Amino acid sequence: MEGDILDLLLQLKKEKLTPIYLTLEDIKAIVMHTCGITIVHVNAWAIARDPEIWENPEEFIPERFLNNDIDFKGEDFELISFGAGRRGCPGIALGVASMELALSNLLYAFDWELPCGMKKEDIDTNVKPGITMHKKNDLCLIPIKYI
Ligand code: HEM
Repeated sequence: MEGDILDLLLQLKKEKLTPIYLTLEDIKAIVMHTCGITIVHVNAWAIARDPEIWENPEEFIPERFLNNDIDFKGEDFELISFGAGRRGCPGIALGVASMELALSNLLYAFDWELPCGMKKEDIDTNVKPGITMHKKNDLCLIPIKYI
């Protein structure tokens, strides 16, 4: 693995390409030595899609986290949504609380239905490329007032 990354970096250097744009699944981290500084780019995207860790990694299966010891708080390196270690996200509690508050309110106040003719298998969970995750195509649902 290390050898592969070094080869790749040499190739990139030769072609004057910037490694940060890589999204190759088999590259979990890129180590760059420049001007006496070592920069490590951890490819969290690839780690979260590693078939050696996750079953059907490309599938949207939120139930995979039920009865699973892997946690997102930075102790388990298989899932590093908030990073890990000293430079891990200091806003984790606020981030999680904000998400849970918004989601639980939406679930509490409405029943959600798919537009006519659409099945749950048709939901597109693809994301746009980038540092932060945005859905490629909007999720359109029908809220039915519950309260
Ligand atoms: C769901 C919401 C959020 C996610 C998924 C998230 C994710 C991340 C990730 C992956 C990192 C990089 C960690 C690393 O390099 O190891 C990070 C860093 C950081 N986050 Fe968040 N974050 C979220 C919310 C927040 C909030 C609400 C705040 C502040 C109120 C915040 C403040 C920061 C700061 C200041 C850093 C830089 C830490 C450093 O470099 O020492 N984040 N976050």
